[in-house]
Amino acid sequence: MFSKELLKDQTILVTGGGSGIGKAIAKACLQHGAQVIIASRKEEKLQTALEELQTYGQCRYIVCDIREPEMISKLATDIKEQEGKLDILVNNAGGQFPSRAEDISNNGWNAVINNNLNGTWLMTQTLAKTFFIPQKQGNVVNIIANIFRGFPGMVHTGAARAGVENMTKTLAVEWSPYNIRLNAVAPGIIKSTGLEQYPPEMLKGLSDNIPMKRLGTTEEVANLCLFLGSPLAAYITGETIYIDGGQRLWGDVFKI
Ligand SMILES: CCC/C=C/C(=O)SCCNC(=O)CCNC(=O)[C@H](O)C(C)(C)COP(=O)([O-])OP(=O)([O-])OC[C@H]1O[C@@H](n2cnc3c(N)ncnc32)[C@H](O)[C@@H]1OP(=O)([O-])[O-]
Ligand SMILES: NC(=O)C1=CN([C@@H]2O[C@H](COP(=O)(O)OP(=O)(O)OC[C@H]3O[C@@H](n4cnc5c(N)ncnc54)[C@H](OP(=O)(O)O)[C@@H]3O)[C@@H](O)[C@H]2O)C=CC1
Repeated sequence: MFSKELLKDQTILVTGGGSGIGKAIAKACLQHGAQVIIASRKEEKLQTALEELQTYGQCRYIVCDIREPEMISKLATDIKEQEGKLDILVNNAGGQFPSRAEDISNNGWNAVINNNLNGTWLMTQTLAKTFFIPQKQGNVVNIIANIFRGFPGMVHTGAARAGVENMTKTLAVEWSPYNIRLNAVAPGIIKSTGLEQYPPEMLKGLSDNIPMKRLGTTEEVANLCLFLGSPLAAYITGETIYIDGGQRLWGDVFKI
């Protein structure tokens, strides 16, 4: 177990913190002494999550679509006025839809690239310029996906997440003089609200194709983010850590 003070006095923004993996990350950060802001598009989802999260510590939400530069700019101003600083950004918001490559429309491709690559970039650049670079201190954790062998069945998200992984490496070098660390977390298949987006037949028997024979939990992903965000990982930057029960190494991800 980590010390309950691991993230004491840290201000943390978790995008997509109103559900699934993001909510588990927010909860873990609160339980380890941080104050947390969650952000996403749907206020109702954020409000419901907040009611649970604020029982663990100081938490609030901001409605923000990570694809909209003006909303991101307002979010940065809001945090500057309310909290006065930001220590850790967890870029968890994202998602996609399953489709064979030949069936993806131009709009469908752009929607997924916008959400996962452009949105993550816009958030990272704006918050680094507002907080991390002037503070000469910052930490970014990017949630991507299992793209180790490409992403058959979801080429759009595979391309977007590979972009985020490469961006993580580049910025880890460019921004190391500002004492900013950036790392990526690549979950395999995690038992989470996100899986509701997929047809049950697609998910059937998935565990059999994972070396550890089970799906991951949102808490397991949250623990990894906690570690990367904390001083325990002070010499780790530009890295991608897979949390997938060995899935990247063996077996089909899912039937396409
Ligand atoms: C199991 C694997 C492991 C991974 C798990 C996870 O990641 S769990 C996390 C899971 N959580 C999430 O994924 C949550 C977040 N995900 C989302 O919000 C959406 O999936 C989004 C990324 C498409 C953004 O949506 P948006 O509001 O910007 O999109 P929009 O509605 O305006 O449509 C734009 C274009 O996309 C097209 N299109 C959309 N859906 C489908 C479909 N099912 N089928 C086909 N096409 C689809 C749509 O047709 C349109 O093109 P058209 O018809 O004009 O040519
Ligand atoms: N579950 C899994 O097996 C895996 C998940 N992942 C990734 O982990 C992350 C979390 O997934 P999970 O918790 O399972 O799924 P969810 O669908 O529950 O989480 C996605 C979150 O992102 C938010 N979001 C989506 N698009 C935007 C946007 N444009 N702007 C702001 N917020 C947005 C959603 O909130 P709102 O609707 O309010 O905007 C939601 O809270 C996602 O990036 C997902 O792709 C990766 C690999 C596997």
